[in-house]
Amino acid sequence: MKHVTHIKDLGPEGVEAVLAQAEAWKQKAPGSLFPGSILGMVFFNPSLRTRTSFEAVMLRGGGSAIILDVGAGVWKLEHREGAVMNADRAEHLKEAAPVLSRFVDMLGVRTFSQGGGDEEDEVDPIINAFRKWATVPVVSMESAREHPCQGLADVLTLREKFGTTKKLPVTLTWAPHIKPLPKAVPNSFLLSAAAAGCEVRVAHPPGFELHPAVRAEAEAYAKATGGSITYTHEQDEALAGSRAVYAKSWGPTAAAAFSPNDVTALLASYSGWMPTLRTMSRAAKDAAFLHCLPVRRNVEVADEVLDHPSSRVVDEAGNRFHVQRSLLHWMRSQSR
Ligand SMILES: NCCC[C@H](NC(=O)CCC(=O)O)C(=O)O
Ligand SMILES: NC(=O)OP(=O)(O)O
Repeated sequence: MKHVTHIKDLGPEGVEAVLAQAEAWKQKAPGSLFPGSILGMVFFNPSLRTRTSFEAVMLRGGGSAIILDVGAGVWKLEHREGAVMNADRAEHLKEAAPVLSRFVDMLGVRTFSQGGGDEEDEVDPIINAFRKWATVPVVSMESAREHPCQGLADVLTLREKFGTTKKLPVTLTWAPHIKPLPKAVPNSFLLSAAAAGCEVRVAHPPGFELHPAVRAEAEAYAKATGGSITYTHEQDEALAGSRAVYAKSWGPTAAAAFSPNDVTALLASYSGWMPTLRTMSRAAKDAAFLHCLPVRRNVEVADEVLDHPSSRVVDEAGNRFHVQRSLLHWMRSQSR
């Protein structure tokens, strides 16, 4: 049984296989890939793209999807072993995951960071509880540590524009927000771009470092694929010569050390990091702009960037369908 909840479940070879199949099927659609199969989708957090793209993959492949919103028509779920369940969580994943596995062929799970800090996100407790107790393959729809399907769609988008991602200079830049957001998306872009051999430059203000374990993993992929990774606190330095600018907001490294008011003030103090056309002018002439969406216009990214022809954000979201169709098929082939 093959779970894919983190890029390490694929490795650079798996990333390559899934992307190659996604590209091929984008050119020539396959026949019915999932006839009679059911994907169960468990959402602890909201979604527009992930929800519709996974369901579309199943419906267009001749299968179907059952969507559960935890806490909205479905019992709130406990994942901690040994928990005394005397609060609002009525059901434990020890039962819920194997029970759901009786009804569906695969399980997708979306569960953001619980806000317990980067160390807890590293452990990724909820998605790993599904891995432990489900008896069907589990696919991540974004968890605390990673959003692998987003990373795959990001790389496919780069590949389509530039032909290859080998040694492609790309900048992952931190962007401002009104609240501290999870690090799953920046982690996944870093890991996927490194696994695809990109020259990744990461720019963020001091205090927004990504977890050392994520950085070490990305470094290992870059080493294996001929890519490279550099980190800077100067956005302009990263942008010079970049062929793509990937903007994403994320919270401070030691989020737990700040009061909510302090975090808001800290985020506001870096409003100059919002990408504008001036930001894009520092990158290569043909640079593409990427963002996972949803994006808060004129807080995280200026209208003039999102509305500019260089913006690939809608194509990037559209590629979620293509990488997920390929990924679910790959997982099934690995499980047999
Ligand atoms: N799945 C894509 C991004 C999801 C999430 N964004 C958000 O929660 C945005 C919420 C807001 O803007 O209020 C994140 O950053 O990981
Ligand atoms: N990018 C992404 O995962 O979007 P949703 O949160 O809308 O699914």
